[in-house]
Amino acid sequence: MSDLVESRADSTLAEFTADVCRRLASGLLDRTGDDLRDLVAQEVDGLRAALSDPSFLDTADAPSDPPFVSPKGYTTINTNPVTSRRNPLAPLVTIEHDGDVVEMTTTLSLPYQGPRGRVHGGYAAVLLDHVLWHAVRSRLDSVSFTRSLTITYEQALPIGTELTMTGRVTEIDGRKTFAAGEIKAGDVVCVRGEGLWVSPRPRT
Ligand SMILES: CCCCCCCC/C=C\CCCCCCCC(=O)SCCNC(=O)CCNC(=O)[C@H](O)C(C)(C)COP(=O)(O)OP(=O)(O)OC[C@H]1O[C@@H](n2cnc3c(N)ncnc32)[C@H](O)[C@@H]1OP(=O)(O)O
Repeated sequence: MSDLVESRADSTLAEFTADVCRRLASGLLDRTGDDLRDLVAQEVDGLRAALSDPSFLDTADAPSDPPFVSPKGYTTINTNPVTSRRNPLAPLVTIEHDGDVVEMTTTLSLPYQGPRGRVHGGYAAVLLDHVLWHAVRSRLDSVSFTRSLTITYEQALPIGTELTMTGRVTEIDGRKTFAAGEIKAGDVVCVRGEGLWVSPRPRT
């Protein structure tokens, strides 16, 4: 990462706005009538205050995803739908590398619900794809793309409970990298995933 392309205050405002969108997205699904109106009014007031008085956000955390100019000279915004704090579709996640193992945590709210109380299976696959991609990326110099991903749903994956995703590389064979991992709720393995990541053929 090199030069930033907007002020810290503007990046903070953008991430605050994304947080507002996340709270509204949840509120729209678990509130009705006056409760929903109260939430909307509160969030709109917060946005107005943040826009009119920049000191309103002085105590906010440092922005985690400020746009930057890449080494190749492009203005870059992290658009990632799992990790970007600036993308309201992304839940808030932590990612840590511990040797060859990548661990990611998050708690999913109602916008990610499939069956009542359970995470939508497709979103569980998104989380595993992402954590496994990080495990693969940490072992390679080159970019790689998910070629296949097999998901096994063993137990219900709960909404509103902290989830831990882990991923590790199991084999590297030329352009092919195999990885496997799981999602746990507490000590219970709820979802397993394994897949293949392939680096594009070098240009000849
Ligand atoms: C400074 C750097 C900082 C980095 C960090 C920045 C932070 C940014 C954060 C985040 C960024 C992104 C986060 C992403 C996260 C999730 C990843 C995704 O969502 S990826 C998108 C979805 N996937 C695609 O769009 C791929 C679509 N597919 C393709 O483009 C091609 O298929 C491609 C390039 C992957 C491979 O194509 P081919 O034509 O080169 O090769 P083929 O025919 O597929 O086969 C390759 C080998 O694999 C075997 N193979 C294929 N399928 C297999 C299978 N199911 N099992 C076993 N082998 C298989 C084949 O037999 C072949 O093997 P033999 O080379 O002959 O030995």
